[in-house]
Amino acid sequence: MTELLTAAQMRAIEQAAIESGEVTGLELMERAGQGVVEAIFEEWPELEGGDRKAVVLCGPGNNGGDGFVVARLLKERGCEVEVFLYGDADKLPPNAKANYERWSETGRVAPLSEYTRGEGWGCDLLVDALFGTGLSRPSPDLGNLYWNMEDMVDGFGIEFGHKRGRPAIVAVDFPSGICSDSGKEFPHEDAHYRFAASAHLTVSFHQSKQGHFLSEGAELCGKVVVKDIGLSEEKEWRKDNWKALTKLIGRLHPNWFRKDQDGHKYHHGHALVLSGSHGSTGAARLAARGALRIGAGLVTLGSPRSAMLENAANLTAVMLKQIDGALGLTEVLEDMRFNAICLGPGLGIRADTQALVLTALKANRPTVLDADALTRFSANPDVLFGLLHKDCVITPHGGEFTKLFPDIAEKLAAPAVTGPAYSKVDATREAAARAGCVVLFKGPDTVIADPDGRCSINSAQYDRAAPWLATAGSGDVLAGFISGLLARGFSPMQAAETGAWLHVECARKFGPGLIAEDLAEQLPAVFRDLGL
Ligand SMILES: NC(=O)C1=CN([C@@H]2O[C@H](COP(=O)(O)OP(=O)(O)OC[C@H]3O[C@@H](n4cnc5c(N)ncnc54)[C@H](OP(=O)(O)O)[C@@H]3O)[C@@H](O)[C@H]2O)[C@@H](O)CC1
Ligand SMILES: [K+]
Repeated sequence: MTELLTAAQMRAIEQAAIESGEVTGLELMERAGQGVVEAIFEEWPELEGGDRKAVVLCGPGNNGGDGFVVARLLKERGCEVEVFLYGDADKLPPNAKANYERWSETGRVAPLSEYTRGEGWGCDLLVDALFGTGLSRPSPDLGNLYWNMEDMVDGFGIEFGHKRGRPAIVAVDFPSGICSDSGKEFPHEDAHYRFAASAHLTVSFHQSKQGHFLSEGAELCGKVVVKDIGLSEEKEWRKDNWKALTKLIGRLHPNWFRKDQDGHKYHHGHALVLSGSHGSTGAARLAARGALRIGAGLVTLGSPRSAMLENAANLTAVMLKQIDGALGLTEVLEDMRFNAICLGPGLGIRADTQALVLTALKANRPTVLDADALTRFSANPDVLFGLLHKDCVITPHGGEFTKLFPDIAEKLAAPAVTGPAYSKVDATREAAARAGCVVLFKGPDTVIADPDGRCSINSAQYDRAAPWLATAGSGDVLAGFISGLLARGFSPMQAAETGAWLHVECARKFGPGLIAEDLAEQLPAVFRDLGL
């Protein structure tokens, strides 16, 4: 797993390195500029040599400072470079000013308005060094420029060339206009124009930032490349701050997923999934099959009497047990071998759903609550929060989240006015603290948090994009995956992170045309790829 930083964390790491005497701010800026130029030629080798033209747009802070370094280095590599500044050169911070002066020895710096007033793009490469992690408010003056950039990225692809008027666009650290902590744009009144820039390639430094993976961030960055600028690992700083760091969930290590060679089926747990009544049983079966495929030793579907025949006709390896209402569930849970419970998929929002959920929670077993088990508590979420415990995982999508945590959802949906804006990471952490359990807040940027503040993002974006995952029943399979992992003894946070990661891998393995039934069936191939 890698860590995703906030702007304040990045500044703290940078500050610690400068104070320790290991590096100067000017050296970091030089390395940042070098990293951008390296990334440009790695991405587009054809831009080197020949009569290539680059335009570098520099802003009033250190992001602009990186831009002046990029301009100088591009010129050294043979590009014809024009530089435009947004803001007042006299007010640039010291390192940016030093690089402005260095560039000015060889080239001109014109006001940005001169560029935006001109016709066409006039370059093969456009470098956006207007704002990076320091942006903290809307930038309405630039809306028209942003709008044109979006058009360039969306409408024309990267078949660039100044003779055709189509530049490749590279963003330094962030496409300008994005809040680096939340990935949100800062809206302004002129809604006709865009609020943030777009890029084909975004080059960031040291580690990715949260905003590259949240909200509009992932949509606007194009592709993110992270360049090392020689900052050390900062072990001490990390030790003090690990809980506040957000992780990006990465490839699983097969060792902690492997089953014991000599394990009995009960060693791998017994998951109980509750089914809805007749006519709405498919969702629970999807969850149950997911739990079994992911490695629970046994999975039992608990079905009300009315749906026994329907379920029996559709189950083989998953076992079936009649469970009628809360009383029936209490009796079944006397068997302590049921070590994980899954409620919600297709459960219905009838009167007894609430009683079933409360009974399951009182049994104090690892429990996943999804779908109807959550929406049933829309009118009285505090009743649910009162009983959720540390071995629970709740898996709301946006609508379910809003019903359970309306005030948090409102803050998250509010337009960003000042930075750092309230992010999906903030919202999920706050929800987990309130619920007292792990919250998995779904989306292409799924955020998972526990009540202690640990937090991670499972990104189905960039090269892990899996748009086919937005299909009926896919959430039910995820609930099943997590339940199966809980049955196998994974901690709630580990189960949620692992289940979410595998869920996306399964979707990517199958590809377009995916329906929910296909997801769990990809697990064997995904496991093989992992070397299991
Ligand atoms: N940290 C590190 O380790 C390293 C950082 N590096 C680089 O520094 C970047 C961060 O630099 P930064 O902090 O100077 O902020 P930046 O993004 O340039 O913007 C701030 C400026 O914009 C201004 N401003 C803000 N909003 C505005 C608006 N709407 N409209 C107009 N103006 C607005 C704001 O003005 P103020 O709010 O102060 O009035 C201030 O002048 C980072 O992204 C990376 O590229 C690298 O060199 C490597 C090491
Ligand atoms: K930028």
